[in-house]
Amino acid sequence: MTSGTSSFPRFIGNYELGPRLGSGVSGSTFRATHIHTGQVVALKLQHLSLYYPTNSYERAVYPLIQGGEGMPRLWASGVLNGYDYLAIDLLGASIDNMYRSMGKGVLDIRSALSIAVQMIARLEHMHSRGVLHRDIQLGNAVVGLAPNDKTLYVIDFGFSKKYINPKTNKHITSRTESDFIGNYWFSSVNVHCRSKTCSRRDDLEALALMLIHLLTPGGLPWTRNGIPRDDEAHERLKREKRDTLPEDLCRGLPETFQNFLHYCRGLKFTQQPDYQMWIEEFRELGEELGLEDVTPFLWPPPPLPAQSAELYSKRAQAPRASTSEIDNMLKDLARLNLNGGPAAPAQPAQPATPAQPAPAAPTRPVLAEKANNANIAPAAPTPAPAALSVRSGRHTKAARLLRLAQQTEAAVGNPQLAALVHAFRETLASTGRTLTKEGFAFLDGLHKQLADPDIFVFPLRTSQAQRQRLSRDQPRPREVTAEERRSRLCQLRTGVAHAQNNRALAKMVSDFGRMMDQSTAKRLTKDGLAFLEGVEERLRTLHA
Ligand SMILES: Nc1ncnc2c1ncn2[C@@H]1O[C@H](COP(=O)(O)OP(=O)(O)OP(=O)(O)O)[C@@H](O)[C@H]1O
Repeated sequence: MTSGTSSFPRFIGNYELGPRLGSGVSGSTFRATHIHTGQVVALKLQHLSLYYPTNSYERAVYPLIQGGEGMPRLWASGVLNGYDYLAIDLLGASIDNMYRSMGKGVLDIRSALSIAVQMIARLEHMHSRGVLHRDIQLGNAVVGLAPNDKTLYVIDFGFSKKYINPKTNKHITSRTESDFIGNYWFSSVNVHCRSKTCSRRDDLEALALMLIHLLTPGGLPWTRNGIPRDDEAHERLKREKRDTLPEDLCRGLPETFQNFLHYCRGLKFTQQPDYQMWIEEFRELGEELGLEDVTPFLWPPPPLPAQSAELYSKRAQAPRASTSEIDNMLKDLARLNLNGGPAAPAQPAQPATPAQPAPAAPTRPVLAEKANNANIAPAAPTPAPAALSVRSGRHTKAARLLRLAQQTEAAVGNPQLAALVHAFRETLASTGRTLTKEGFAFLDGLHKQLADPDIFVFPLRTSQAQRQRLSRDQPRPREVTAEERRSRLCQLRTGVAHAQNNRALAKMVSDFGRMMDQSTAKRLTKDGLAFLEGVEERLRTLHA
């Protein structure tokens, strides 16, 4: 007996097959009902003759991840009538379906933030159980059915793998892989273009790329020609993925996305990502945009409040300013008459990141056909709408901060410094809380004034050139985790009210600046802003 619509049987054990929910390379998934209990499930079927029998892998993965939020429950599995079957929770539409149904070729920021927050949490759970997903993509993130319709679930563990060796209890080792396992669009540069072994960092990078794709009109550049049909097209795709700078990918988006991608790419093979820090970063970005808790996934997306849309375009970062643009800007500022004070030291413009090294020898993508779900119809590339207004917004922020830095160097007395700290907080609150290099220049000026205006103090921010030098000469300084940042900021914000003198305040400003320098997340949290408010208040009462 068959299910009517296909050559699949009508029954698998006690399950009666209903309509087909979807198909992939390795089989088909049906809505099915248990004939005794009436329970409705999703039944994933694979014929035993299949070339890629992923159900047998999934069967081994499900028990490891059970119990976490957004992890589908496995109700039954086995082999019957020549089919390998998995009976799992019936779930709703995938992000892919929803994104396509909008027909806009770009997702709203609230939905993207919600996906970020929930999917990072899903990966944290899987990784905490020693399992990598290895196929993060739009079709593998789905919403639950009511009452769980605000929760995102991860599906399709056919490529999943343990990264902790159960015998040695140690992290797997990195090597050059001969087969590519993953998907064309979102697999990380290291896995896809350099044939490196996948680890936790690569699941996160795939998520970062997926988010950037969703928010970019026309999608990621290498997705616009569709699935590569031959080796040459595949090599071209890999080259484009490898060579496109995060700055270019994230143009027109709030800086958090670029920072996240940089962070993922900066992780070491065995390093545990700071999941909570990034959940917090994306939640806070939502707050900054005036959105209420972005965690629940709401579909269809509620209309973005007008003020959020305006803030979004302000938060979106400008195209990278060229060296000459920055030089000119600094010269303009130097010409300004700022209480007759000296000009702030000009920060050299950041050189463009050098091109990545040549790719590893091309390998045949044995399982890359699984990327079918990632075959998003190419949309006409349209320029990011925010780009122009953003350019001036970003320069306004940079110019305002640099001006404040100059005024701080020229300030006389604590009341003036208090007013400048106030203006600094206000500027960050209205133009974006990310501490840019101009923000660090302000902290340098403040630190110097509080310590001793006549002595030289080292800049709080490590420049790109210093970073490169340091990484050649000595091991990278350890990242400050979200937890450490929270507890140190807590100490600073409570301690600031008791600072005995300007030198004590200088020490706190320096601690604060150095900690921000060592955090990948450069956006000031509420605690960070509260600390600055504390500095301002203390300066009003403290006589230098
Ligand atoms: N639990 C579920 N509830 C509802 N629909 C589901 C469920 N699991 C899978 N589907 C649907 O079936 C499709 C295929 O499922 P899945 O991705 O698990 O199979 P696959 O053969 O591994 O696919 P692919 O080759 O595309 O990775 C999904 O895109 C989705 O539309």
